[in-house]
Amino acid sequence: MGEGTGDTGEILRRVGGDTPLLEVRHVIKRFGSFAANDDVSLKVMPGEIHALLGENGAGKSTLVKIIYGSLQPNAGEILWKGKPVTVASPAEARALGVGMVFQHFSLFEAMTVVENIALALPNCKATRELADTIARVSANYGLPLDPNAHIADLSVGERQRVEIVRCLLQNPELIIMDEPTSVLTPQEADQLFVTLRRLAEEGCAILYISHRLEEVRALCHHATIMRRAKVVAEADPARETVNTLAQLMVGNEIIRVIRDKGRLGPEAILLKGLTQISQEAFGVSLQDVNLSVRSGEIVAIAGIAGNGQKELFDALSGEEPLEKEDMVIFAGEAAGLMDINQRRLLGAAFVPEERLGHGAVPALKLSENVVLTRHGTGEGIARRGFTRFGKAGRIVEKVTSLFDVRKGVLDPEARSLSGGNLQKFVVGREVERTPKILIIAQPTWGVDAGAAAVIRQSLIDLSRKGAAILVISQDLDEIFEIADRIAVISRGHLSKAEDADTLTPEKVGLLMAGGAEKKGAAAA
Ligand SMILES: Nc1ncnc2c1ncn2[C@@H]1O[C@H](COP(=O)(O)OP(=O)(O)OP(=O)(O)O)[C@@H](O)[C@H]1O
Repeated sequence: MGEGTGDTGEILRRVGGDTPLLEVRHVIKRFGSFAANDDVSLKVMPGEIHALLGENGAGKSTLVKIIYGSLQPNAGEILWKGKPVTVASPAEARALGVGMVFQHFSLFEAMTVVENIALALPNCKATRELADTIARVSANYGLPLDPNAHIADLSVGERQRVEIVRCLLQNPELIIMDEPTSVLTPQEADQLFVTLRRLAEEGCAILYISHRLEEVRALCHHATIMRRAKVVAEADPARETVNTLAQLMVGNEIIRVIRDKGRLGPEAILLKGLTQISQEAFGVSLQDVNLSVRSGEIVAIAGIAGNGQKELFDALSGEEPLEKEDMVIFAGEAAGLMDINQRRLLGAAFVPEERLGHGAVPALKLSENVVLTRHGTGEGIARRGFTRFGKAGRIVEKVTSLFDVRKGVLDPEARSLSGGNLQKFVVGREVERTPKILIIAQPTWGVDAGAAAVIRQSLIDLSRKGAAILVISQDLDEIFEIADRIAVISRGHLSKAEDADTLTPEKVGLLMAGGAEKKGAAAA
């Protein structure tokens, strides 16, 4: 049990208050006729780390957006330090003392870290002084950042650090965190917990959304659990087990992922001396990457964010053309100079880590997103110059039912899905094609425990049907649950893929961390 675990009474005595810092009373939020929050009430005490739990689409993000002023409720009340308030905008929320770290990043890609942070602070310019403050605060909280780096050159994990540091610089009394650890390594997450416990001891409250129930048990003092837009339970996470918490969330048992041995077929993915010098100022160059994945197996690439995962995905998906065509061979064909559609024609499918924007176009309907990825792949979506939207709609229905994608209307815009439901849709859309080759980054990022098990099982089943699957993931639990072999990427170098049964999470974690130390030393 973590050192921050204790009962709420003790926290109250420590920070000396009995009025909730935040109270939400009977909030209702509708989108059209669909209620995303239905009579939701919640209290957060000063200095309390309060978990907000619930399956994908339960209404957690909607609720925190209301608290942060980016959505307005249809009914209900918000009290701040006992007084009713109207939070008309995020600026008003920040003025009250509410900060937020988003699940979907809200940073401007073409700007630097310091420029982005300056934008969020009232009357602030991107000065050298601010850059120094960012460097100091980020180092102090164990979230190292280069203030002058461009956001576009940062990995997802590093972008999240920017969001967290930006929030800390606003001196908030309540920080809302929407799945902050989903892109962090175990070591980074541990460091974040130290930070959060320190903030809580100083009296800052944290409203913490996470699907990682083990960390909720270790970190959080109290939990409010939502299901289908309503609050269904409250709990002291330390007194629950991961299973009882999961059952409160989803209302039934979680499936167990079963990994039997697959029958190996021919080599389907071959990387031969894959070298790609990054043109980005803070990019990572891929250095002589060699790997082979056979039909029927799952190979996972573990690594700390920012060690070449993005560059490797881009090289495999055709986003970045390579120097030589035989650096990437798919199903026996040299694919290094092909674009993404030509690679799809060889039977390959791709799921990038950024599902909104990269994996799906936010303003397009789900069926239109299906058309985009299948147009020109010879799967019958386009015929004689006509697009068959009816067929795309049927694919949406099938994926929705197989992967339990929860949505308010039949064919919504991608951006209206909850984060986890969009992830289920993007993964399901590609798995449904039964590709021969699947390259997938962070398959269960932001997905609840039940859905994560469904996605992981679907990957195992796909590989056992003969697909070669390359998973890029930071989640060691996930890697050990599904991978047959594991390699570690560090500063653009890939280690030899070893049999998962001969490795332990500690050993892989050390390989990952060793790379990070070298990276830090090189940067220093
Ligand atoms: N702008 C919108 N228009 C229509 N429906 C929406 C909109 N925003 C959210 N919803 C719907 O409201 C429901 C709740 O979504 P919300 O994002 O609050 O869930 P969540 O609990 O945060 O899920 P996750 O864990 O997947 O992030 C979902 O079914 C979602 O499709």
